[in-house]
Order: sequence, then C-alpha cells, then structure tokens
Amino acid sequence: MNYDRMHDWLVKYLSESKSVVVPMPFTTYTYIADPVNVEHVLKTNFANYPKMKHDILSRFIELSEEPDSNLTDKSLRDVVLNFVIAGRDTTATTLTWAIYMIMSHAHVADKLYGELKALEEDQAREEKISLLPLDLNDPESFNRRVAQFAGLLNYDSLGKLYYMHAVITETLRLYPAVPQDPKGILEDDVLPDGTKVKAGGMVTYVPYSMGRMEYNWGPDAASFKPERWLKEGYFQNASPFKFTAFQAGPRICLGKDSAYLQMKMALAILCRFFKFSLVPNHPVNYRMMTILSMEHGLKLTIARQS
Ligand code: HEM
Repeated sequence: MNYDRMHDWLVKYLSESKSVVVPMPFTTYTYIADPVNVEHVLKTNFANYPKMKHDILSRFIELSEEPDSNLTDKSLRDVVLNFVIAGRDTTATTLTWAIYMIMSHAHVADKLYGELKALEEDQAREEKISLLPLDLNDPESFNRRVAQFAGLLNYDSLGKLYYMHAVITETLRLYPAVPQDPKGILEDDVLPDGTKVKAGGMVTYVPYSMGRMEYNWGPDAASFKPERWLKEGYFQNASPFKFTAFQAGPRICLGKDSAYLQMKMALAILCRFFKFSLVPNHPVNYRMMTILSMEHGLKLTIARQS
C-alpha cells in the first residue's frame, strides 16, 4: 500500500469510525484507539513515513498498483520466488565454498585479514572515529567492535576490497554456484562454430568444467589462486564468455553486483573477526544439482581473532 493512498484511506476511516485496525502490508496490524491527528498516527505507526519503501518487493507492489499494470498477486509471488531461487542459494553456497577455500589456504586467510584490518583503519581515519577497544574474552566488547566495523562497510568501502573480490571470483571459477546451465532448443539452429542443433533437443554449457580447463586458465587451472585476478593490486575481470559463472550475453545474471556486495559484506565481517578450521575428518565433497552444494555441509570450528 503506498503512503499517499494509506493517508487518504486513514482520513476516510478516522472520520467515519471511532477506532480502526490498519492493515499493514503483509502481516503486521496496528490498532488505533481514537480518531486523532492523521499525520501523528502515520508517523508513530509507520517508521518510514513519509518515506517510500525501497526494497524490491515494495517497488513491485507499487508498480502493481498503477492503473495500467498487469501485475497480479500471482506474478508478485513469482517475483519473490525468482529472487529466492536466483539470489539466495547461489550466494549461500558460494559463501560456503569461499570459507572452505580461505581456511584451507592459510596464506589467503592471512592476506584477506590484512586487507580487512587495513580497510578498518583507513575507514576509521577517513570518518574521523577511534576504533573501540577489543577484548576477545569479553563478548560485549567484541560485539561492539564487530558492530563498529560493520558500520564502516558500505558500497564504496567494499569496493576497495580487491583481494576479497579476487577470492570470491576464484571461488566461483572452481565452484560455480550454477555448475551447469542447460537450455531447451525451440527451433533448428546453427551455433557459431557450425554445430547444427535440432528443435526439441538441449544444449548445455558447463561453468564447472570451463572454470577448470587448462586451455582457458593455464597449467595451474586446478589451483586456488586469487592472485590470478589481480594486476598491480587491482582486480581485473575476465570476459564473461571465459568466466561463465554468471552466464554471458543478454541473459547474464541480473543480480551479479548485488551478489558480490552481499557476499563481501558477510565475508568481511566473518574473516576480519573469526578464524575457521575444518572439523577433523569432516568429508568435503560437492553435490552436482541445480546449485553446487556441499554434500555433507561444512562443519567447522571458529575462534575469535583481534
Ligand atoms: C553467486 C551468486 C550468483 C550466481 C553464481 C548467479 C548465477 C546466475 C546464472 C548462471 C544465471 C543464468 C541462468 C540461466 O541461464 O537462465 C543467473 C540468472 C539470474 N540471476 Fe543470478 N546468480 C547469483 C546471484 C544472484 C542474485 C543475488 C540475484 C538477485 C538479487 C540474482 C538474480 C538473477 C536473475 C533475476 C537472473 C535471470 C536473468 C535473466 O534470465 O535475464 N542472481 N544467475
């Protein structure tokens, strides 16, 4: 419900009745006892009033309320499902593989920690704040410092984490969240290399294999080396037709930048303040499904670090 309409609706209700239950979007209900100043009611009951909500579902709901919109409740449901399928398990599984790669490559964990410590100090200097004391044995002090660090992370500061960007990209090269991506053929066609394909068949490209081909990545293709993505300390991207974890061309992943942002935010906090180690003898195998998950999950122990 958009706030202008909510406002009109409240005025109407409050002028007609002595009490009213305001349906909030989704599940929350607010009870208003007396007809009072509408502005006051809106301000005290709706934290964001008069600001519009800017999350993606609210934007789609607003669009659906346009007179010429053909968005239905069902299509809103599909939008949500699409974002959950496309955007949740992909980032979750990539974070799992990234943490596994980081903890099994000690020099990567050290370098990442160094980058995060430097970012913390630089940002604090830039924002003219002093970093809070950090006592590993006092959970409150620890949590305060974690929260302070989280407050220093934003689109711009995360953009300075080139090594972390390389770690995530290298993880996706070896463990692409979408390991194979089949397509149904609607019409007979000829692929650019001359291969003929028939309607009703399937073609698949396989990011898992493409990410490990020596032909593409050199003789060390099987090794986890974030450095291969860096040139003079800066992240250098590869063509999406070579690094295919996000698909390429017009149907490339729409959430790629958002995915990097979310994953960098989570990893920055985790790798700045915690050290991870694998529970002894825990087997790590991949499970090839729509998403490349870990067959037995990732069991690890964590320790705080200053
Ligand atoms: C590590 C994270 C992610 C990976 C590896 C990934 C990978 C991919 C791939 C391979 C496709 C192409 C699928 C196809 O061929 O149909 C795709 C499509 C898409 N992704 Fe992602 N994705 C990630 C995260 C996200 C996130 C966080 C969002 C949303 C916030 C998102 C939204 C989408 C959407 C909407 C499409 C469909 C684009 C279209 O068909 O035009 N993805 N993604």
